[in-house]
Amino acid sequence: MSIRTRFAPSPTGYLHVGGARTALFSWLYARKHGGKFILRIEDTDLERSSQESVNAILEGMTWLGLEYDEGPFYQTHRFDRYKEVIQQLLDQGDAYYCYCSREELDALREQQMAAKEKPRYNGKCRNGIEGGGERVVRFKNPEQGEVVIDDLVKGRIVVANKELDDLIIARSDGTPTYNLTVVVDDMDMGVTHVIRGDDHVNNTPRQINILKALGAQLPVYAHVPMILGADGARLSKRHGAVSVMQYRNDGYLPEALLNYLVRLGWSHGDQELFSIDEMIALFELEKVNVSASTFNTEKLIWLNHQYIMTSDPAHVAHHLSWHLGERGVDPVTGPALAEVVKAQRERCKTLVDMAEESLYFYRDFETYDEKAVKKNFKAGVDEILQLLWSRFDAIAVWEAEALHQVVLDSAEQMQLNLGKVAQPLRVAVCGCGVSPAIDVTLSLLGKEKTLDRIARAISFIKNS
Ligand SMILES: Nc1ncnc2c1ncn2[C@@H]1O[C@H](COP(=O)(O)OP(=O)(O)OP(=O)(O)O)[C@@H](O)[C@H]1O
Repeated sequence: MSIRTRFAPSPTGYLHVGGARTALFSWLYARKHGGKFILRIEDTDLERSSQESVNAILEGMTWLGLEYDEGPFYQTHRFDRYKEVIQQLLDQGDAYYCYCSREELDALREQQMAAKEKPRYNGKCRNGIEGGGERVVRFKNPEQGEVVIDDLVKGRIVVANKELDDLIIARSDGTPTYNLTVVVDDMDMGVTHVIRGDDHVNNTPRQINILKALGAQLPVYAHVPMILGADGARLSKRHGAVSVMQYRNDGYLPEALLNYLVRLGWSHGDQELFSIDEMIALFELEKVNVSASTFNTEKLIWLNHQYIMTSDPAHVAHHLSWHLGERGVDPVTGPALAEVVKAQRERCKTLVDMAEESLYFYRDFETYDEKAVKKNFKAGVDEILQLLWSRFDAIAVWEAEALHQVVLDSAEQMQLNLGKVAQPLRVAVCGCGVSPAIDVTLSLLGKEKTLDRIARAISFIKNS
């Protein structure tokens, strides 16, 4: 059997980390088994759905690299098919028209609540009452027996049919309801494994009964736990969730976020770092936690730093270039980005830090950092800088080793310790007191920018 999984978000906002992790599990399962991963947009809530949200979800999935093999399929394009299935259920006696009015149903509910009973439809129209006025279609849920779900994450779940009432599958205007559309889609799309958040677990017995009535092959279910916000409530678009794209904006690599997400609900021994290929090879739904987890930014930052340090610098550079672009910098105007990544990766935990702290390689800074000036641009420092300028000017091959030697020789000549020379030089060329090793910084900056900036610092000191 070829495995087919799906991710089925409602386009009522962006993709957040809760949805993204559920999508990741579904994607990993399909990839691991050489199956297909389907994207289905559940856009039947016309008031809350928007094309903008669809685009935001697609953008999030693309950035994370969760590429889908089929879709996106839109439920709003499938209304004829849902109507057809509703009619089929009516024709075969597995559904019926219900004429009960809202007032009648409200009264029933109140009665049941007063009697401390679980509110449920009493099946009044189940046996074919002819009525007038508005009518909905209800599914005729079996009254006997039970539904058994062997959930790959939660284990066996058994629900007695008498606990389930006859749910509405078509509203009075004929539009299908959520459980009906999901069932028809999972059936038509040949979904073999429904991997979704456990906020849907209560829908599952009802969906199974409809699938059985339609004679469909039942999928395997895996209800994965929720990701909670700091307040302990489930992250949702309507409640505190941050868009996946915000993590890009905040300087995370997509694979670091994926690694964080996969570990948030799943483990493989005590391994923390997983390449995408390892995730695919090792992922097992049976090892997914049952309990919910809370997002922890500190661990994500740690992981991000690991990825920044160990990934191919060219790959990190590709993502860094987006951040520089956001800051109005075109990386072709300076040193090769991959070399900047190599120089900065030990120090920078996010690409935002790396971009901010690499701007001076690409454009002249407007002001010096005040504290750095106070500490390093004292009277007489212009002479040190002047000496450095002359020595650098004389260098024919601009490379780190020779530059390092110049700084050493100058310190010796001025009878100063190295820091007293290197640090003013750093402030002169970077505008601040922090950068990679000074020889690496200068070699990346190039001769022209180095000399210009030293000259500029000399006049700044003289004029202060
Ligand atoms: N906090 C969460 N943790 C894990 N999975 C989640 C979370 N929120 C949603 N999901 C799962 O993501 C998938 C898509 O969900 P959906 O688009 O309905 O997101 P949502 O944030 O719950 O939306 P809404 O704000 O409309 O409730 C579903 O399988 C759902 O169970």
